[in-house]
Amino acid sequence: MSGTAPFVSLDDFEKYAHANLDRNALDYYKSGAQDMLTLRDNQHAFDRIAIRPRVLRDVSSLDTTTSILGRQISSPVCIAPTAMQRMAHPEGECATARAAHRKNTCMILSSWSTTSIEDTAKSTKGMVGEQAPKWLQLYIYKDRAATQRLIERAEENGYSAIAVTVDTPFLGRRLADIKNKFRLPPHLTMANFEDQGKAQVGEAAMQTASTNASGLAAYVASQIDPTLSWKHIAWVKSVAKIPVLVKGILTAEDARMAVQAGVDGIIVSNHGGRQLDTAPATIDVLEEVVKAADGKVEVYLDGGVRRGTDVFKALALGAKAVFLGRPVLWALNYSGEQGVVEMLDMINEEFRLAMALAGCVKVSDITREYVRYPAQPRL
Ligand SMILES: Cc1cc2nc3c(=O)[nH]c(=O)nc-3n(C[C@H](O)[C@H](O)[C@H](O)COP(=O)(O)O)c2cc1C
Ligand SMILES: CCCCC(=O)C(=O)O
Repeated sequence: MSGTAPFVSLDDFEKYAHANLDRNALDYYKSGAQDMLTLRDNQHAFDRIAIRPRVLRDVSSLDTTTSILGRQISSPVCIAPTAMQRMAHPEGECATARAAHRKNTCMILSSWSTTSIEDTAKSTKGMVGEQAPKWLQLYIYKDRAATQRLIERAEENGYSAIAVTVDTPFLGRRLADIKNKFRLPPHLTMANFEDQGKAQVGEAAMQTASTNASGLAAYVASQIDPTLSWKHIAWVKSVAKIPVLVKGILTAEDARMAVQAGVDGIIVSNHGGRQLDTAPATIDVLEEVVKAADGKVEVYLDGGVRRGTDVFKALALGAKAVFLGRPVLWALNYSGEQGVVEMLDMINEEFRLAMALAGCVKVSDITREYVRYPAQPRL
């Protein structure tokens, strides 16, 4: 750690980035939709759950390894897709990918990344050890051929799953981005779409935003297909040779439909509180989704995970793994690849300690009896 006092929690990475990023990027990264109630509740909901520790269990030897979609990873803490990482650090998505590789954990690349699918894949070639799993997050674009091409490019470049984001037929209303008229800085591009020309998808498209919208909201409205429905999931399944997950499920009803649609996994997510404000905190709906999935597919969670005890609680309520969004951006901004490694080390160390103090020596020991969960979740 550099600086005066050492970083002691993920909050310290956030504080660093808050002091260091410019307003356009900081507001985009940190904001939730509207009054940001869901954003806040994602974290607070973890605080309402107590861990029921068991003692006298010989916790001298701990094992945090687990698997997702059959691939072994070193811990159940993975990296969620966040767009435009080069605003946080010049090496952006490449730094994140290398950090994920070093920690042998899964990284999901946003399809709206500032580094292409190919360059992100290349950035971990030649690194020691087996390739850590990379998944591609997919939006379904109006341009179906371009969407299909993204899937093919992911497959050609060794990505092992596609996570289709299903909670964004339109962009949530993020007030600060509207005020700032958010736009991608001119030296960056939406790297997966460069062949389509900047005018359509890059900074120029954002500049055309009306005064009532952030550049991003206008951009999303121009690119994303709002007719999105379950038949599009069937279409993705029909063209993809690798597993397909849905990201953005919050109810038992939709979890059952996802299983019926034949998906390979479900990510319980409210998009980090950035889409529908007053949607429930993800940890509050995890259990109903897990029950509805009925062991047929793996269920993961993102949203508000900031501490090792949060990871423990999500696993106790049935998540196979959790994904971090904003903490990765803060850590990137702090010091690129090394920052992300340090941030992951910190939460993994906290998770190990939570396991030890709760009396669990391996991930599969963490079961429902280890948490006391309040009957009535509230916003
Ligand atoms: C700045 C930012 C950009 C994001 N970009 C994407 C994206 O491109 N695709 C996507 O599916 N989700 C995106 N998300 C949502 C994350 O994948 C994830 O659901 C969320 O950040 C998890 O919450 P957390 O930030 O509290 O960890 C983004 C989130 C943030 C904060
Ligand atoms: C055009 C990027 C949208 C990315 C996104 O998902 C978000 O900002 O939450």
